[in-house]
Amino acid sequence: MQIILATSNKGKVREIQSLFEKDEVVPFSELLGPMEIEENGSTFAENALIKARTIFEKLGRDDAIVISDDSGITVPAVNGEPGIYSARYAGAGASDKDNLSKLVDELKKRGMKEAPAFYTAAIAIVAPNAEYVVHGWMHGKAIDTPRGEGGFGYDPIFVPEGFDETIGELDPAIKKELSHRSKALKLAKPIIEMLRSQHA
Ligand SMILES: O=c1[nH]c(=O)c2ncn([C@@H]3O[C@H](COP(=O)(O)OP(=O)(O)OP(=O)(O)O)[C@@H](O)[C@H]3O)c2[nH]1
Ligand SMILES: [Mg+2]
Repeated sequence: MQIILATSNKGKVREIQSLFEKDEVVPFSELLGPMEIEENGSTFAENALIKARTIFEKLGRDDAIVISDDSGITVPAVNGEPGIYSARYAGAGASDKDNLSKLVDELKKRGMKEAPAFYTAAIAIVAPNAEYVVHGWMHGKAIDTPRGEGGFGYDPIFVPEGFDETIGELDPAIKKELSHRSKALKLAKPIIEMLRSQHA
Protein backbone atom coordinates (compact mmCIF):
# COMPACT_ATOMS: atom_id res chain seq x y z
CA MET A 1 0.00 0.00 0.00
CA GLN A 2 1.45 3.33 -1.09
CA ILE A 3 1.96 6.17 1.36
CA ILE A 4 0.60 9.51 0.19
CA LEU A 5 2.71 12.53 1.10
CA ALA A 6 0.76 15.70 1.96
CA THR A 7 3.42 18.26 1.02
CA SER A 8 4.17 20.55 -1.91
CA ASN A 9 7.77 21.14 -0.77
CA LYS A 10 10.16 19.47 -3.23
CA GLY A 11 13.01 19.40 -0.69
CA LYS A 12 10.83 17.46 1.73
CA VAL A 13 9.61 15.07 -0.98
CA ARG A 14 13.23 14.32 -1.90
CA GLU A 15 14.32 13.76 1.68
CA ILE A 16 11.26 11.71 2.72
CA GLN A 17 11.36 9.50 -0.39
CA SER A 18 15.06 8.84 0.27
CA LEU A 19 14.06 7.27 3.60
CA PHE A 20 11.63 4.79 2.01
CA GLU A 21 11.85 2.21 -0.79
CA LYS A 22 11.49 3.50 -4.36
CA ASP A 23 7.86 4.45 -5.29
CA GLU A 24 6.67 3.65 -1.76
CA VAL A 25 5.81 7.31 -1.14
CA VAL A 26 3.88 9.42 -3.64
CA PRO A 27 3.30 13.20 -3.39
CA PHE A 28 -0.43 13.98 -3.23
CA SER A 29 -0.15 16.25 -6.30
CA GLU A 30 0.36 13.14 -8.48
CA LEU A 31 -3.11 11.94 -7.43
CA LEU A 32 -5.01 15.16 -6.77
CA GLY A 33 -3.12 17.81 -8.70
CA PRO A 34 -1.64 20.93 -7.05
CA MET A 35 -3.49 22.27 -4.02
CA GLU A 36 -2.81 24.96 -1.43
CA ILE A 37 -3.71 23.98 2.15
CA GLU A 38 -4.34 26.74 4.68
CA GLU A 39 -2.08 26.12 7.69
CA ASN A 40 -3.98 27.99 10.43
CA GLY A 41 -2.83 25.87 13.36
CA SER A 42 -0.81 27.33 16.22
CA THR A 43 1.71 24.49 16.45
CA PHE A 44 3.75 22.31 14.07
CA ALA A 45 1.64 19.32 15.17
CA GLU A 46 -1.67 21.11 14.47
CA ASN A 47 -0.50 22.19 11.01
CA ALA A 48 0.80 18.72 10.18
CA LEU A 49 -2.57 17.22 11.15
CA ILE A 50 -4.42 19.87 9.09
CA LYS A 51 -2.38 18.93 6.02
CA ALA A 52 -2.67 15.16 6.43
CA ARG A 53 -6.41 15.27 7.27
CA THR A 54 -7.13 17.52 4.27
CA ILE A 55 -5.43 15.15 1.81
CA PHE A 56 -6.93 12.04 3.47
CA GLU A 57 -10.44 13.52 3.12
CA LYS A 58 -9.84 14.68 -0.49
CA LEU A 59 -8.67 11.17 -1.45
CA GLY A 60 -11.87 9.68 -0.01
CA ARG A 61 -10.32 6.19 0.10
CA ASP A 62 -10.70 3.79 3.02
CA ASP A 63 -7.24 2.31 2.46
CA ALA A 64 -5.10 5.43 2.31
CA ILE A 65 -2.20 6.19 4.65
CA VAL A 66 -1.33 9.88 4.44
CA ILE A 67 1.73 11.47 6.04
CA SER A 68 2.60 15.15 6.24
CA ASP A 69 5.47 17.22 7.62
CA ASP A 70 5.19 20.61 9.23
CA SER A 71 8.61 21.95 10.08
CA GLY A 72 10.67 25.04 10.63
CA ILE A 73 13.61 26.70 12.30
CA THR A 74 13.39 28.40 15.71
CA VAL A 75 15.92 30.94 17.02
CA PRO A 76 15.31 31.71 20.73
CA ALA A 77 17.41 34.92 20.53
CA VAL A 78 15.05 36.23 17.83
CA ASN A 79 11.89 35.83 19.97
CA GLY A 80 11.68 32.18 18.89
CA GLU A 81 11.12 33.29 15.28
CA PRO A 82 10.31 32.13 12.68
CA GLY A 83 9.01 28.80 14.12
CA ILE A 84 5.75 27.71 12.48
CA TYR A 85 5.98 30.76 10.20
CA SER A 86 9.30 29.61 8.65
CA ALA A 87 7.77 29.19 5.17
CA ARG A 88 6.39 32.74 5.14
CA TYR A 89 8.86 34.57 7.42
CA ALA A 90 9.52 37.21 4.75
CA GLY A 91 5.81 37.40 3.84
CA ALA A 92 3.23 35.33 1.94
CA GLY A 93 4.78 33.64 -1.13
CA ALA A 94 8.32 34.39 0.11
CA SER A 95 11.12 32.32 -1.44
CA ASP A 96 13.59 30.25 0.61
CA LYS A 97 16.17 32.96 -0.21
CA ASP A 98 13.88 35.77 1.06
CA ASN A 99 13.19 33.87 4.30
CA LEU A 100 16.87 33.07 4.87
CA SER A 101 17.85 36.72 4.21
CA LYS A 102 15.26 37.96 6.71
CA LEU A 103 16.66 35.70 9.42
CA VAL A 104 20.21 36.91 8.63
CA ASP A 105 18.95 40.51 8.89
CA GLU A 106 17.38 39.78 12.29
CA LEU A 107 20.73 38.37 13.56
CA LYS A 108 22.63 41.40 12.21
CA LYS A 109 20.08 43.81 13.76
CA ARG A 110 21.02 42.29 17.12
CA GLY A 111 24.75 42.44 16.36
CA MET A 112 24.89 38.64 16.36
CA LYS A 113 27.13 36.67 13.96
CA GLU A 114 25.48 33.45 15.18
CA ALA A 115 22.78 32.24 17.60
CA PRO A 116 21.60 28.85 18.92
CA ALA A 117 18.81 27.48 16.72
CA PHE A 118 16.89 24.26 16.19
CA TYR A 119 14.73 22.70 13.51
CA THR A 120 11.46 20.98 14.41
CA ALA A 121 9.63 18.48 12.22
CA ALA A 122 6.15 17.26 13.14
CA ILE A 123 5.09 14.28 11.04
CA ALA A 124 1.37 13.49 11.10
CA ILE A 125 0.03 10.09 10.01
CA VAL A 126 -3.68 9.86 9.07
CA ALA A 127 -5.30 6.55 8.12
CA PRO A 128 -8.83 5.10 8.48
CA ASN A 129 -9.78 5.54 12.18
CA ALA A 130 -6.21 6.47 13.10
CA GLU A 131 -4.23 9.67 13.63
CA TYR A 132 -0.69 9.99 15.03
CA VAL A 133 1.87 12.79 15.32
CA VAL A 134 5.59 12.28 15.96
CA HIS A 135 8.35 14.91 16.26
CA GLY A 136 12.07 15.21 15.54
CA TRP A 137 14.49 18.03 16.38
CA MET A 138 17.94 19.03 15.15
CA HIS A 139 19.91 21.50 17.30
CA GLY A 140 22.76 23.75 16.22
CA LYS A 141 23.20 27.41 15.38
CA ALA A 142 22.12 29.90 12.76
CA ILE A 143 24.96 32.01 11.28
CA ASP A 144 24.91 35.36 9.46
CA THR A 145 26.72 34.21 6.31
CA PRO A 146 25.12 31.62 3.99
CA ARG A 147 27.54 28.86 2.97
CA GLY A 148 26.92 25.96 0.55
CA GLU A 149 24.19 25.10 -1.95
CA GLY A 150 22.96 21.81 -0.48
CA GLY A 151 19.68 21.07 1.31
CA PHE A 152 16.90 23.63 1.04
CA GLY A 153 15.37 26.58 2.92
CA TYR A 154 17.59 27.81 5.75
CA ASP A 155 20.19 25.03 5.41
CA PRO A 156 22.97 27.33 4.10
CA ILE A 157 22.91 29.23 7.45
CA PHE A 158 22.37 26.27 9.79
CA VAL A 159 25.39 24.60 11.45
CA PRO A 160 24.35 21.38 13.23
CA GLU A 161 25.76 20.56 16.68
CA GLY A 162 29.13 18.78 16.37
CA PHE A 163 29.97 20.26 12.97
CA ASP A 164 31.65 23.43 11.67
CA GLU A 165 30.04 23.32 8.24
CA THR A 166 26.47 24.33 7.38
CA ILE A 167 23.93 21.76 6.18
CA GLY A 168 24.32 23.52 2.84
CA GLU A 169 27.99 22.47 2.78
CA LEU A 170 27.67 18.99 4.30
CA ASP A 171 27.14 15.75 2.39
CA PRO A 172 23.38 15.04 2.13
CA ALA A 173 24.04 11.67 3.80
CA ILE A 174 24.96 13.56 6.97
CA LYS A 175 21.68 15.52 6.97
CA LYS A 176 19.89 12.21 6.35
CA GLU A 177 21.47 10.91 9.58
CA LEU A 178 21.00 14.04 11.70
CA SER A 179 17.90 15.86 10.53
CA HIS A 180 14.72 16.59 12.44
CA ARG A 181 12.85 15.02 9.52
CA SER A 182 14.84 11.73 9.59
CA LYS A 183 14.44 11.48 13.36
CA ALA A 184 10.66 12.00 13.14
CA LEU A 185 10.37 9.51 10.26
CA LYS A 186 12.30 6.89 12.25
CA LEU A 187 9.52 7.15 14.86
CA ALA A 188 6.78 7.21 12.20
CA LYS A 189 7.90 4.07 10.33
CA PRO A 190 6.81 1.45 12.91
CA ILE A 191 3.41 3.18 13.15
CA ILE A 192 3.07 3.14 9.34
CA GLU A 193 4.03 -0.58 9.23
CA MET A 194 1.40 -1.32 11.93
CA LEU A 195 -1.28 0.52 9.93
CA ARG A 196 -0.26 -1.27 6.74
CA SER A 197 -0.54 -4.67 8.44
CA GLN A 198 -4.02 -3.73 9.62
CA HIS A 199 -5.06 -3.07 6.01
CA ALA A 200 -3.10 -5.89 4.37
O1 LIG B 1 16.71 24.72 5.56
C1 LIG B 1 15.79 24.00 5.87
N1 LIG B 1 16.03 22.68 6.06
C2 LIG B 1 15.06 21.83 6.45
O2 LIG B 1 15.27 20.63 6.59
C3 LIG B 1 13.76 22.37 6.66
N2 LIG B 1 12.59 21.86 7.06
C4 LIG B 1 11.70 22.88 7.02
N3 LIG B 1 12.32 23.99 6.66
C5 LIG B 1 11.75 25.31 6.45
O3 LIG B 1 10.59 25.42 7.23
C6 LIG B 1 9.51 25.81 6.39
C7 LIG B 1 8.58 24.65 6.31
O4 LIG B 1 7.31 25.15 6.20
P1 LIG B 1 6.16 24.09 6.02
O5 LIG B 1 6.36 22.94 6.96
O6 LIG B 1 4.83 24.78 6.03
O7 LIG B 1 6.49 23.51 4.60
P2 LIG B 1 6.19 24.11 3.17
O8 LIG B 1 5.15 25.19 3.27
O9 LIG B 1 7.49 24.44 2.54
O10 LIG B 1 5.55 22.84 2.42
P3 LIG B 1 4.28 22.02 2.95
O11 LIG B 1 4.82 20.74 3.55
O12 LIG B 1 3.55 22.85 3.94
O13 LIG B 1 3.48 21.76 1.67
C8 LIG B 1 10.04 26.14 5.03
O14 LIG B 1 10.30 27.52 4.97
C9 LIG B 1 11.32 25.39 4.98
O15 LIG B 1 12.28 26.09 4.26
C10 LIG B 1 13.58 23.73 6.42
N4 LIG B 1 14.57 24.56 6.02
MG1 LIG C 1 3.54 24.88 4.47
